[in-house]
Amino acid sequence: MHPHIAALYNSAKKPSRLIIGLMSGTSLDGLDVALCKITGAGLHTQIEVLKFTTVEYNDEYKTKIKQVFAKRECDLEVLTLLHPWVGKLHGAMVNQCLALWQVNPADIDVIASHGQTIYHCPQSQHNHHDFKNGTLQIGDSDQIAFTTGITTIGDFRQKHIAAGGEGAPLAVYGDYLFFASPNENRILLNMGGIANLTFLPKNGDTGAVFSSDIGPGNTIMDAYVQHYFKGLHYDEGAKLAKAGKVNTKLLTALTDNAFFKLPLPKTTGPEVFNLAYLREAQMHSTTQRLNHEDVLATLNALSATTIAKALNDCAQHTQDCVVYASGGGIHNPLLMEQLLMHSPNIKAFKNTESLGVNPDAKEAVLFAILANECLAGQRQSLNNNNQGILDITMGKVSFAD
Ligand SMILES: Nc1ncnc2c1ncn2[C@@H]1O[C@H](COP(=O)(O)OP(=O)(O)OP(=O)(O)O)[C@@H](O)[C@H]1O
Ligand SMILES: CC(=O)N[C@H]1[C@@H]2OC[C@@H](O2)[C@@H](O)[C@@H]1O[C@H](C)C(=O)O
Repeated sequence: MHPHIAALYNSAKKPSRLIIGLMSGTSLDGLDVALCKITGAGLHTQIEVLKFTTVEYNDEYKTKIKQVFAKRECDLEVLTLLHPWVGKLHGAMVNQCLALWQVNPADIDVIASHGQTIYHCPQSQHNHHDFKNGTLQIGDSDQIAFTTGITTIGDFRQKHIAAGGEGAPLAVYGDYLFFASPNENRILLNMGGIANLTFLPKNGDTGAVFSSDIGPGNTIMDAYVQHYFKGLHYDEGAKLAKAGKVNTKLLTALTDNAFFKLPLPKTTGPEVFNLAYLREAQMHSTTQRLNHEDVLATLNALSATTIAKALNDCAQHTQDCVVYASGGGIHNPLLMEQLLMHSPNIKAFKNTESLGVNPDAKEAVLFAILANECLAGQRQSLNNNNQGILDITMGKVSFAD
């Protein structure tokens, strides 16, 4: 047997594994690195997040990625070069974290790498009738494995695409295995660049579990701030949005988008929710002359009202639904305030900290869970194929040499 296969086999047999989850989201703020001790697998999964940090991206990374990010046309040479470059950088960032945490790389079973989404392209969003769904994450796992010396499992979304899904949201798998409760109806809400949710009924009815993207979380607000306020990455503390007034004409025009009319489950990205979409809505509503603060207040309201609608729709047939939020949006006080105001069907708002997972680490932890399932899972089926929750094992294995 090849020693790498033997090592993987031994990892799979262990009662618990050390897995580093890596997530680089659509916000391009940094690489989330979560060192997790995962015990068991399937519905018996237990997780201890031993260390977590976000290694911030410098301007060079952001500028390089933005050359191709969510762009219908780009320089293929640049894209080809970015794939190994991002992988090597992510590997170096893991090495940096391990050194800082004084953790021996030899003690890590595997790294679980999401990669950097460059383009997301479900059928509902493209006009190529001869193609189905597609999604592209770069940051080659071979580079991460080679740079760190640690076996790396990556490219999780492609199996979902191969099985007929949209490649997202994948959070539902980890949400179900780790956050479902027999005593409480739960909605796991993540507000990153794009917002998504997972509904977990307490009755254990896996057929009722579902997950979907909702629409913009922070992505358009971030794009707007980065474009008009040089040097700023986002509207910290919603200071700018709080100084503005919501413009209802613009809000209505923004809400009048085909994505919001699609039935659940559905997925999207900054390919749709970007400054071009905002400009078009401003043209339709003749609100081109609004000041920046009013635009940001309106974008904030767009995220809050569309997320609240999705939560209310989800909870309307269910008693006592509790929302557990995560992602950078929870740090936006105006978004949270508006969300609460518009969500009458929700019994309580908490964040995933109360379930033992740092809300900023949640997505990185979810990919660690997927890698754990790839290694040691027992094919825990949700039997819910019609909701895009496919019965598959995700992840591709890259060895260190
Ligand atoms: N203090 C704060 N005030 C306002 N907004 C904040 C604050 N902290 C974080 N955010 C928002 O959260 C964003 C980062 O969120 P997060 O890291 O969850 O996104 P992501 O993982 O990249 O996205 P996705 O889940 O869509 O891939 C920031 O770009 C910003 O918009
Ligand atoms: C293609 C892609 O990267 N999608 C992300 C993005 O960020 C949030 C939302 O859009 C979600 O669908 C997904 O990530 C999470 C981790 C998921 O798959 O569940």
